[in-house]
Amino acid sequence: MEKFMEVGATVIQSVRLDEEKDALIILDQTLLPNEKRFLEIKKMEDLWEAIHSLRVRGAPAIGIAAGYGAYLGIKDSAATTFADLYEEFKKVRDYLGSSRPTAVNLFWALDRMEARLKEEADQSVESIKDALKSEAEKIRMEDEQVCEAIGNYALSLLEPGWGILTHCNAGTIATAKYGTALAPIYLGQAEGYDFKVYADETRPLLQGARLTAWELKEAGVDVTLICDNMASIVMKEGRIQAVLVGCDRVAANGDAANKIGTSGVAIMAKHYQIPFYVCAPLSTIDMTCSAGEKIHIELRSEEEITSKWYEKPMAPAGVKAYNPCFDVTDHELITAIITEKGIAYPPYHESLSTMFNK
Ligand SMILES: CSC[C@@H](O)[C@@H](O)C(=O)COP(=O)(O)O
Repeated sequence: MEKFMEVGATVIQSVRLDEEKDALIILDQTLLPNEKRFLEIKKMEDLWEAIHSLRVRGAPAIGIAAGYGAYLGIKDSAATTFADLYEEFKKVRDYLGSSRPTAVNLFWALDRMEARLKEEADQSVESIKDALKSEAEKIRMEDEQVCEAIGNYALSLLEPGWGILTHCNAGTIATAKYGTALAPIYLGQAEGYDFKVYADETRPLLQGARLTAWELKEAGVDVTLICDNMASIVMKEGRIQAVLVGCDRVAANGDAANKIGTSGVAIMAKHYQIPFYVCAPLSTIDMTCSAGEKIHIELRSEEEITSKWYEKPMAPAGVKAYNPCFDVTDHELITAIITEKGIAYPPYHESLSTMFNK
């Protein structure tokens, strides 16, 4: 943790519970890099909207928000029995679970909250509520340790001075701290690794330009922004020695869903013989999903392609647009999947299963 502070990184909690205000405090990531504004969220409708609109985003941060949301959703319940409280919890669970479909952390966190609620079935309603609050806090605190462990494993694969390409934002604001794909960058910086990071802008919502470039620059990391279609040239020019990305759901065979454009980067990395690493907490690995084609890919509004972020529309009025938010990188393109329990190599079904038993 100190290492992270030493490098001057933006130690910013993108999601936290404010007990005095009885609210979830969320950094509105849609306003970055121009404005650092925190939202106070008390109503489930507002949390649903914040997840859906990507005010809070990135698989682990969505999971953390959902954990707190499950608590806030029942905190003021007038239920006097476990059964009544559970009925209310199920409504909150289903509602929050409908906010985005791809990142499995959302469902993982809600399932974990539900399991805790059931464990406490013979306790009073008030102590069940307390237990849910502490479970949500545990999810957030564990994520910090998980990200640090991923960062250390990933760092063991990298050499000082390397050029690293990343896509979307899998950094500190997408998690409790450190990020997944950006964790080795921060940890390496403290050790003098002097990485040169290339951040794909990541159309259409520009998480690479708005968020990754912002948080790395704030931390004093050498970061260069490129358009998505420049990844090939920087690889060909020998500027990239490794690709590091996060993910939203990894299937049991190692296929990994991440922000749209990731699979194209993996195809290019294979062409240029550059290692392609996916950083994945176990909470993002879905062993119940056998292969990538089973992963639900979120479709978002056409307006995100045609006009969002621009003063004037960037496309003719009424043109059709297709806006899948994620794509699936075939496991054959992935050099290794880096988890908090170690580095998984192909065949992934076997190596990922081992991670769960450590
Ligand atoms: C550690 S975050 C990993 C992924 O969630 C991230 O790479 C990503 O694809 C996020 O998509 P987003 O649509 O911004 O939530």
